[in-house]
Amino acid sequence: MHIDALIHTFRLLDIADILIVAVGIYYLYKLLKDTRAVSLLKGLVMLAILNLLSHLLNLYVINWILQQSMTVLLFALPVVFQPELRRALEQLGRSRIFSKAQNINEEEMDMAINEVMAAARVMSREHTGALIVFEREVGLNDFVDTGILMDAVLSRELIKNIFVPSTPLHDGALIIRDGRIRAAGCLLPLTEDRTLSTELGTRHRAAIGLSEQTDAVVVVVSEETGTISYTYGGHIYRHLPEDQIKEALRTFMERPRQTITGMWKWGAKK
Ligand SMILES: Nc1ncnc2c1ncn2[C@@H]1O[C@H](COP(=O)(O)OP(=O)(O)OP(=O)(O)O)[C@@H](O)[C@H]1O
Repeated sequence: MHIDALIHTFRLLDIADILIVAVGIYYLYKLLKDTRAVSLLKGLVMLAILNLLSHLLNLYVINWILQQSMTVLLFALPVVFQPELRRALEQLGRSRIFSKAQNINEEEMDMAINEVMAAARVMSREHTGALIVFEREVGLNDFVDTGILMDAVLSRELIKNIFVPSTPLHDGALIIRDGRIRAAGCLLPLTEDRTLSTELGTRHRAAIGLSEQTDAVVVVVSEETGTISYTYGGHIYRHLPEDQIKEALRTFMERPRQTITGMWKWGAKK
């Protein structure tokens, strides 16, 4: 009887409604996967189950305490999940509707990548530490503002010069926008990931931190080991051959649309 009524009142819009909610839950899961938010969510589910059990078994005091703690937790959630919420909003802002166009063609970007990698090669040999950020679709003005504005033509010589130890701009990151050096000496956010190897100091943690919060690609040269690594999407890619790093940079920078994961890829041309 109930099912009959349900079938008769079911509209096409209800399918869309269910699909949208399902897609929303799927992307929420993808967003929170591998973050500390998952453990918090598990804790919340446990609390909800205990709450239900205490209600069914008429355990009044326990039920009251659990309900009060659920209310407090609900208010605390935006504070605890601040980084994840920020990431979600930033991903939303990266949609095709809002994204900014790259003001540089593939050939110019290829030249920029070649210059960066040539400088990185020399700095790696000489054990000069460096942090080089390629801005993509998420604007990095917040970080540009923490450094010295340059707006200079990018060349391997200038990059090497910037990172010469004890010079005014060597501390911090260099940010590249549209194939030009936008700023140097910039402060990046450090990752809070506690699972990272203790070998990775603040330079590498800053590279990972920025890639967690934005879609930038960051090249890091280690002062200690001379290793060239890159970070993207909160992950660090280390001990790779140089041409593999170059290829990754080309993929990210010259074909940015194809590398944006998930939700916002649907409108891309095949
Ligand atoms: N938040 C930050 N933003 C930008 N640059 C930073 C930040 N924190 C540290 N750095 C840079 O990293 C340098 C310190 O690197 P540190 O030795 O701690 O890191 P590391 O990852 O072990 O790197 P290395 O392998 O080069 O020694 C600083 O002098 C500064 O240039």
